[in-house]
Amino acid sequence: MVFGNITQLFTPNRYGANTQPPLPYIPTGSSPDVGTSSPASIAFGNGGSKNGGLRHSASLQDFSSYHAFDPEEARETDSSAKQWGQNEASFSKDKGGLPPSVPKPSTSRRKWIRAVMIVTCLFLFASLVYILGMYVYTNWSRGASRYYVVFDCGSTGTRAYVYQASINYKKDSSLPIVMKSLTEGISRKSSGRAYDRMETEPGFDKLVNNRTGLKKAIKPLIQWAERQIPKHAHRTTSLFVYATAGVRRLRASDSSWLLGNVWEWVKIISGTEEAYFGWTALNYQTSMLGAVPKKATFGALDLGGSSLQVTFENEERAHNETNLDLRIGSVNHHLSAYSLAGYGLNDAFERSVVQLLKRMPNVNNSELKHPCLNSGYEGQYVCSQCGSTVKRGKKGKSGVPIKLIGAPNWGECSALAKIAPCALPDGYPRPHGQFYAVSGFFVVYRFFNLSAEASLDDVLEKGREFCEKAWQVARTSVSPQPFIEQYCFRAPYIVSLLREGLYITDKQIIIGSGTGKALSSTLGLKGYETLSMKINPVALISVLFVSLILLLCALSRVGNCMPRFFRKSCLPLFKHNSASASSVLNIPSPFRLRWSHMGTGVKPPLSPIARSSPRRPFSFGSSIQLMESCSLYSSSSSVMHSYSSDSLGEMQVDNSGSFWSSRSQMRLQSRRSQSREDLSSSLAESHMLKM
Ligand SMILES: Nc1nc2c(ncn2[C@@H]2O[C@H](COP(=O)(O)OP(=O)(O)OP(=O)(O)O)[C@@H](O)[C@H]2O)c(=O)[nH]1
Ligand SMILES: [Ca+2]
Repeated sequence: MVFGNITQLFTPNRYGANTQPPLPYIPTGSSPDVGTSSPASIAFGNGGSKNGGLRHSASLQDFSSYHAFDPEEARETDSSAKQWGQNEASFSKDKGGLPPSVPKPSTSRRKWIRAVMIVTCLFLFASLVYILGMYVYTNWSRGASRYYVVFDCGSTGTRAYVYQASINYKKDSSLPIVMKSLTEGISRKSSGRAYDRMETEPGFDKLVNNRTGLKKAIKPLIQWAERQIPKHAHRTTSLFVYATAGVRRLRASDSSWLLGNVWEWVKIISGTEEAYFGWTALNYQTSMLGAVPKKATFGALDLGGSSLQVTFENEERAHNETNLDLRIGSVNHHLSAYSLAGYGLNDAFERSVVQLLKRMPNVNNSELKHPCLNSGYEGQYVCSQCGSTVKRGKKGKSGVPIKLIGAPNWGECSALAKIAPCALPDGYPRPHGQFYAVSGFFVVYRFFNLSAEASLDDVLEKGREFCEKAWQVARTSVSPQPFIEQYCFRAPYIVSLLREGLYITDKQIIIGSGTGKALSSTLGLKGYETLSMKINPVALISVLFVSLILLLCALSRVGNCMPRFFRKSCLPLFKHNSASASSVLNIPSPFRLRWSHMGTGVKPPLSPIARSSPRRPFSFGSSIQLMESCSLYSSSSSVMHSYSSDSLGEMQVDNSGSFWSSRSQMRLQSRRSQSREDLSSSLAESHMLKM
């Protein structure tokens, strides 16, 4: 219907191409002054009377029966009208010419407006079709999905990740699977937390022989994961529990207790597996994997609490212990992948404590001054690597309790940070190429509020400033978060680790959270996450449809050239409203749509491998939420315009024909196509007349 009307715009008028647009509406009981002629000879469509008289009751509903002025009919009625008397006027003889007082809208302007309207309609129609298609595709593909749950049991905590795997239909990718991270219900943690993820603390390695603690660590994660997955898919969902460095470094008896008490699925993955999972996850997130033609992948530097994973593409095959060849999609990758135990942030700090203890052999283990702790700091520290025989603390806690005292000295602290295991083991391939530095690197940059552009020297500068503060000041200078006291050490540590340990320069690294998004200015990061929100596609479609109708109404008031079909749909909106102009003009019609790409915002784990499938890693995707930012208002002046035309009709229709002096009515009628300002002044005039 809509498009029928639009094509009507292009079909020649039934009176021939050159006849003019329809005459303005002149209702019953009025004797408008058409020049000196009377309207008597104006013929109306089926609702009109053939005896030359105007219809006795015209209402806005009948507006639709109104049709273009027909000169042939006019001639007929004209001749019959002559029998009534001479004062009946008749239109000028020219066929179909508009009464002289009605200005002819410029045809080029009308053509432009029609073209704009058609393009707008086609665009909105195409958008509707696309959104509907996406909605159907998303729901359809959801039906063919498998779900996987991965527990990343790190040394500082256990995190749960839920993935929805579906077949990859994208033409430009050779990856067989698309993975989407499901993150519903993850409440944004305090600003001190670097990642919004489902996590319980402490890590498994602190829960050996502690069944209650282990249950507390796992149960909330299982319950959250169940809520992410549709009930029908629970029985086909696979759960993988991967423990990393924290558990790797445990004694065999302790790690087997954990394996026996958690799940038969629990698996302690090797450092190489942890490295390669992280690399795969990162390069999927950054769309480097499966691309055809092959894209250069990023190296991954994943700094944990206990270990550091280094993974990068390396055509040199020298060190076979760290070589890893894999095929993802249709692309082969030759990797060097290794994990350096004890290089993690927490373990490195612990090594600094061990180193200090070694320097002061006769100091009693109860107190130790540390040059990387702020002045005024005192705190209990459990050192698991300190004693030759590790003493059992309370509740199975292992380690030697030591009281650490802040004795800040930046030079000594920097030197100490260099000694913590920094150098690469012999024979290990030196990293080369571009790297994403994630996890611990990201957390340190974020702690010091550094942007991705910051250099390693900026990190040292921030670290020195932080170390010089008294503990009471330093502690409150950042939002509450774990390990605040260790960041004076962490700053020089990550710089030494990258420069002297891995021989990596500033230009080679991009600091990222690991979700594939580089660290941008924190504001941008926050703004980005808050913008992404879900919208119900049905709501979106109905909003789009309503905005289409209102847009056409607005255009119709502007162009006055809309097909009758649309005018009619606008008129009734105001037809019965005899209230004051203000209540009609305040019809609210703001529409807000937002456009944003929803990143997972959640640190992906070391990507899982499907146990049943060949050892091929899954990869991760993120979902695009369709929301566009525009605000669409029907302009009050256009409502003003349609209201006044309605009021014209209404005042005329409610038997106030006598009220209108014929001249003013025709003038107002004829001015319908003039500017709205004129019209509103005419409206004001007419009100005054009424008074
Ligand atoms: N301030 C702060 N530190 C964090 C946060 N998340 C992690 N960290 C620290 O960053 C370091 C690395 O954290 P993770 O990557 O989670 O370490 P992990 O996976 O538990 O350790 P591994 O078992 O070695 O992989 C740890 O020392 C944490 O203390 C956070 O949200 N805020
Ligand atoms: Ca980790």
